[in-house]
Amino acid sequence: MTALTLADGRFDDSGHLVLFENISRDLLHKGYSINPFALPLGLAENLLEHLQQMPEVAFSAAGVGRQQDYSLNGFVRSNQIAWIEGNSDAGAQWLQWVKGLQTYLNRRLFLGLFSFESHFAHYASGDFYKRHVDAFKGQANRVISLIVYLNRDWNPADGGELVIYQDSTDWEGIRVTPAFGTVVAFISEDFPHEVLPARRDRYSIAGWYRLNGSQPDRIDPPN
Ligand SMILES: O=C(O)CCC(=O)C(=O)O
Ligand SMILES: [Fe+2]
Repeated sequence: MTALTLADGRFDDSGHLVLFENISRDLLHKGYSINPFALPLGLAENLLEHLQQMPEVAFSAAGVGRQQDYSLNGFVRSNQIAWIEGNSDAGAQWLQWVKGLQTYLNRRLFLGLFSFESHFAHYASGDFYKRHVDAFKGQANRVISLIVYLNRDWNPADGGELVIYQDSTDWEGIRVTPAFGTVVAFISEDFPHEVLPARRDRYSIAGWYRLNGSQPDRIDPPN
């Protein structure tokens, strides 16, 4: 068998996906994982092609907060999103890949990840998402955040970096270029992060693995 490179996402000699193992190990040791050019190329290309064909009306202004306190707050974030339901070929292929990673993380890290939700995101020039956390301690059923980028030829001058902060006292952070095929994962409640203003159209998918938060009187996730 030929050895796997991170870029093409095939199996290595031990039968494990190197990327999935890399993400697992990083999550375990650091809590976050940054993998340039790591998304299988065919998948990344299909997602970008699909995105380019989506009509503008498929996107709506992104909200902030959960359920009751959901609000449209242009001061915190200004991008547009479209939830991925898996009814397109590219969307279905994405959800299948995501499921593979979910299974791997559950086996390797005993995380008990139960479901996944994700959306395409479009940041037009000038759009941003200020420093935030994706889940709040205690009430967190978003466990792992997963982001992939679909921007070819991204230049430093294009801005739009993701900045991941180690904790609430870190104001320096680690900058991630939103370049085509880069895969980022982090523990949702542990890492404040932000998207710096983009200076050209910036496309990504943001998603979250969740625990099963269902109770007898409340099915989770809510629709
Ligand atoms: O697109 C990114 O780099 C991050 C997006 C994000 O933080 C979010 O959607 O919660
Ligand atoms: Fe976020």
